Amino acid sequence: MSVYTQLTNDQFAAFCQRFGVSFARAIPITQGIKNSNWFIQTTDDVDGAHSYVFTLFEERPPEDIEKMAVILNQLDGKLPVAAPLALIDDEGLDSDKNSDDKRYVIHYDDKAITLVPCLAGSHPQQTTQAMCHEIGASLAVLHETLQQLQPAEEYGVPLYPWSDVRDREMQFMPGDEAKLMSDIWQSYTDLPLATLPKGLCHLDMFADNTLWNLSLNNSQKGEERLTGLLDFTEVSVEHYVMDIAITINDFCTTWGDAEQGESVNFDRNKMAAFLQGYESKRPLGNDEKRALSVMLAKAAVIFWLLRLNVIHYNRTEGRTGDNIMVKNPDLMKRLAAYHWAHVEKPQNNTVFVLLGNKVDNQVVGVFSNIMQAEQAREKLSNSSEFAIKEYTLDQLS
Ligand SMILES: Nc1ncnc2c1ncn2[C@@H]1O[C@H](COP(=O)(O)OP(=O)(O)OP(=O)(O)O)[C@@H](O)[C@H]1O
Ligand SMILES: N[C@@H](CCO)C(=O)O
Repeated sequence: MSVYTQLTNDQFAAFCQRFGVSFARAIPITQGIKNSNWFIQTTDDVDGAHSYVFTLFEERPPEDIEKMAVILNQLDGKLPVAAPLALIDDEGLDSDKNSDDKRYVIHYDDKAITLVPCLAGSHPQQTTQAMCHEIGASLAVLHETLQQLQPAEEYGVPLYPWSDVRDREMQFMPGDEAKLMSDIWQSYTDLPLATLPKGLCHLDMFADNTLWNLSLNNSQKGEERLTGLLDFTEVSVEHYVMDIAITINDFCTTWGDAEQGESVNFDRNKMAAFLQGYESKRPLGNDEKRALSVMLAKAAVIFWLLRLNVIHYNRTEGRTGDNIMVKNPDLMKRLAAYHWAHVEKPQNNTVFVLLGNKVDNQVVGVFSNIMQAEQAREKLSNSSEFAIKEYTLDQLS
């Protein structure tokens, strides 16, 4: 379980009071690795029920959590999210602020505290194709809905400097692992990143950040329904296809534990179901579809680094003990290797030539990979009149 900061019952009662909630009991939450979380029973709750979740954000500064509260309120009603309660007192409310400007965050020792409704449902141990379809559609709704918040950069938190973590961690890796990481990174950098659509993204939509009505009855009938999307602390402006890759990586993979040899089984049928769900709400562009295989590998690399980074910080900050949960970086490394094996690699001795069919096969351009050639063709107004042919260098000489 991850509870890094201890609070007394008196403190819980005083904080809850500021949200208009009458505190009875706090129960530490066992999942989660970033923040301290408790279920809150109120004096009105009966039979062990708990109405709220109390979170003390250990890493993100309070300004970031204020932005997250706006994002959650924007999504409320469109997706099953837990929007933070507004403070009922006006302590700290700037006198020049409009009275409609609600505040959702308590500042405690430079950390943020929120109180949100407790959503029903449970975390899936395994996913089905139907669930992948539903989470795909929900992610597309999230991308579309958050386009209303502009300029997007003002609502997202800064992206974590993963290249710094890469440089630190690569020094300690075996050569083959470091090569895998740098090859994937290079291939990502070679993508036409400037043209891929961007916007506010969740960036951590793992199955353990979602809740579902998974009663035996529902599961048997294939009627699992999404009841909660959680953990919006990473929302940032990113390429939508990166968010898609992050979500696919967890929802479409069966992760084996130590007894199962830490196997990593990626299911391409689940991925097809996910993409079908996503495209039912937001069709993907051709450039996004082409970028997906590299993005899947890059997304796995980011979570490989994220998990190494958690271990690094736990060590440097002396966080030890049974109440600290760490996820296995090696599983993400294996997934990165799997995806990398499926990425079409540019052949060093091959070029892709864009030819105008109607004008004596006139050469319009020569490209080192097919993605670049297809992109160039799409930019031509009469693109259907042009063909791409693959040649080895000796054929051209
Ligand atoms: N509104 C809610 N309703 C029900 N359960 C919740 C709610 N919010 C959080 N939880 C529970 O608390 C757990 C931890 O919450 P959360 O994922 O936000 O924490 P975290 O420390 O940021 O996690 P992680 O680092 O793993 O992403 C969730 O997995 C879920 O079980
Ligand atoms: N979803 C992350 C946890 C931190 O947000 C992981 O599986 O490593």
